[in-house]
Amino acid sequence: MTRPETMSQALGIFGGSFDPIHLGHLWIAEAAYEQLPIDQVRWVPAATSPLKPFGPVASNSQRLTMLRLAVSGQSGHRIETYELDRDGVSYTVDTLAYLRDQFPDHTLFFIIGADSLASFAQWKDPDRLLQMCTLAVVRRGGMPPPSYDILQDFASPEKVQACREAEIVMPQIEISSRELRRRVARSQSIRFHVPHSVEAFIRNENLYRQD
Ligand SMILES: Nc1ncnc2c1ncn2[C@@H]1O[C@H](COP(=O)(O)OP(=O)(O)OP(=O)(O)O)[C@@H](O)[C@H]1O
Ligand SMILES: O=C(O)c1ccc[n+]([C@@H]2O[C@H](COP(=O)([O-])O)[C@@H](O)[C@H]2O)c1
Repeated sequence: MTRPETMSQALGIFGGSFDPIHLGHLWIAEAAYEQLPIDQVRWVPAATSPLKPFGPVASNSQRLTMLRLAVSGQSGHRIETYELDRDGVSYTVDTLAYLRDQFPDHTLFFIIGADSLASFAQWKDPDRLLQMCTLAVVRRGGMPPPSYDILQDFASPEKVQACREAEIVMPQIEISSRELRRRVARSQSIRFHVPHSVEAFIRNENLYRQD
């Protein structure tokens, strides 16, 4: 689909560990692309997510390769390596400041699952973060519906309302990277949970196995 030239300029930013990328992530990004007034989804793999201090299992380069296998060449989707290039702990507020400088005329939406929203009070500089973006939240299987009240301490009622209105609606997909890593470790199949190319990469690299 060609998007109208007159559409306001806006970016969807989808951060995550992607250890590995799975079909839940892909559904979320595509639903965001369809439902938000954005011209692109920027996938931002984290080096180390702040609330996952032990870091990812797969290396930066392996997670980037899996992302590329899954989304490279797909219209409307781009991978942003800013956090991997900086390495260390990836704070979203820093990434948003960088992207705001790169795209000063764009509105920024930061895409997260309901579990990430539930931890939002522990994020770095939540008030500054909400000055730079609107959160677009997606419900997560096994989690209660998103509770936006958590944002009230950090943003105006108008911004909280904008986040509510940006909620991404899609069927709940109960897949998590953690469960996929467990399945691989137990030699169970993940073939319908990730794209074939990603499944093959995990197998060839011996990723997530315990032996
Ligand atoms: N199945 C899903 N439904 C809704 N949101 C999801 C789903 N999977 C991931 N997300 C959201 O996508 C973002 C990136 O997720 P991440 O890469 O950490 O994957 P994950 O499956 O949550 O990983 P892990 O199981 O290792 O914690 C987070 O905001 C997370 O809440
Ligand atoms: O900036 C923070 O303090 C912060 C705290 C927790 C998570 N995040 C970001 O939220 C995204 C999803 O995180 P995760 O842990 O589910 O991979 C990812 O981009 C993280 O960098 C960011």
